[in-house]
Amino acid sequence: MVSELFDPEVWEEITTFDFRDITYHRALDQGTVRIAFDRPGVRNAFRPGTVDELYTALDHAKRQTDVGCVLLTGNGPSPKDGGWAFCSGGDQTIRGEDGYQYTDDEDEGQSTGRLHILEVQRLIRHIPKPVIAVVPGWAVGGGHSLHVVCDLTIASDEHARFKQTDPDVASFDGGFGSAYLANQVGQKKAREIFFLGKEYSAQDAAEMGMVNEAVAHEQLEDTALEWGNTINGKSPTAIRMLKYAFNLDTDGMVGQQVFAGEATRLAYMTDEAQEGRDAFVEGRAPDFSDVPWHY
Ligand SMILES: CC(C)(COP(=O)(O)OP(=O)(O)OC[C@H]1O[C@@H](n2cnc3c(N)ncnc32)[C@H](O)[C@@H]1OP(=O)(O)O)[C@@H](O)C(=O)NCCC(=O)NCCSC(=O)CCC(=O)c1ccccc1C(=O)O
Repeated sequence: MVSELFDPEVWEEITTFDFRDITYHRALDQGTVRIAFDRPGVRNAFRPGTVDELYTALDHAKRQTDVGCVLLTGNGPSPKDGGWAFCSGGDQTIRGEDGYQYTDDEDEGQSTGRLHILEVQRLIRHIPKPVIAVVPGWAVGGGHSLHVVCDLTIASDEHARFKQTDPDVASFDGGFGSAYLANQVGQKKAREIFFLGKEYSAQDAAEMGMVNEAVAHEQLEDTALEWGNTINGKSPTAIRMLKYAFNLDTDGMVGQQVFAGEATRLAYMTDEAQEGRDAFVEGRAPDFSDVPWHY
């Protein structure tokens, strides 16, 4: 069993990879993929190998031109105690002095500590399609930050719990996890979340504006798939440009670069751009005389 909420009738496994800490599936009848943390016994805490796998799956999803939506979730429940989790952040048992350490069984030949969940955050931010956090249980620490950085969050009414423990374990996400969170819930609430480390339900989180909807636990993945289907029915170009437009003001010059890059792609598709290219290749002056000065 992948997860108690997982319906094997609607997904097929993507077998290109040999993942250990995550599962990766594609919906049978729509362009949505499901990436899930698969360490339910430790509330889906991530270790460096988990982060590598997550990055690989997200990058693969990015490159699928017939995929319009990514669901990011956590498998469960825990075989130990039945608890549910989206993700409880970095695995504290393998945290070293300079970051999270690859363990022997990961056999990566890596000696230095990693903090590359931040690379995953940036990929979620830049992937040209919506990423939906599907939260069946705890979203804590770096796991909380991951839901914050996703485009949308849907959460289990019964089991989802949101909490920032970063300062308890002497960690601090000073990027999207805190600053972007403040955009979502306001400065006072964001500071409360980090400074007091209180626990919030899905309803609390929805009222605060960091969760889009709290739904019945049993309906969580069905609802997420419906959202995916809705997104897949929209214009891919419009959704991509909108995501980058929403990112622009918080991402500064990088946001401008990403948005402008997509604008360049659209411009490349015009006769005008092709005339510019052809003129260079043919060694003649470009003729833009038929191109209107749009207003
Ligand atoms: C998540 C809890 C609130 C759940 O509580 P509860 O339901 O009572 O379950 P427990 O009995 O506590 O846990 C069950 C089981 O899981 C193990 N476990 C849980 N979380 C972790 C974890 N993060 N690492 C390792 N193991 C974990 C727990 O030990 C139990 O094991 P047993 O063997 O069964 O006893 C609660 O568990 C909890 O508070 N967990 C810790 C949350 C936490 O502090 N996470 C780390 C925050 S820091 C972080 O995520 C770093 C992220 C990062 O990489 C980063 C990088 C660069 C800049 C910034 C950051 C950043 O901070 O984000």
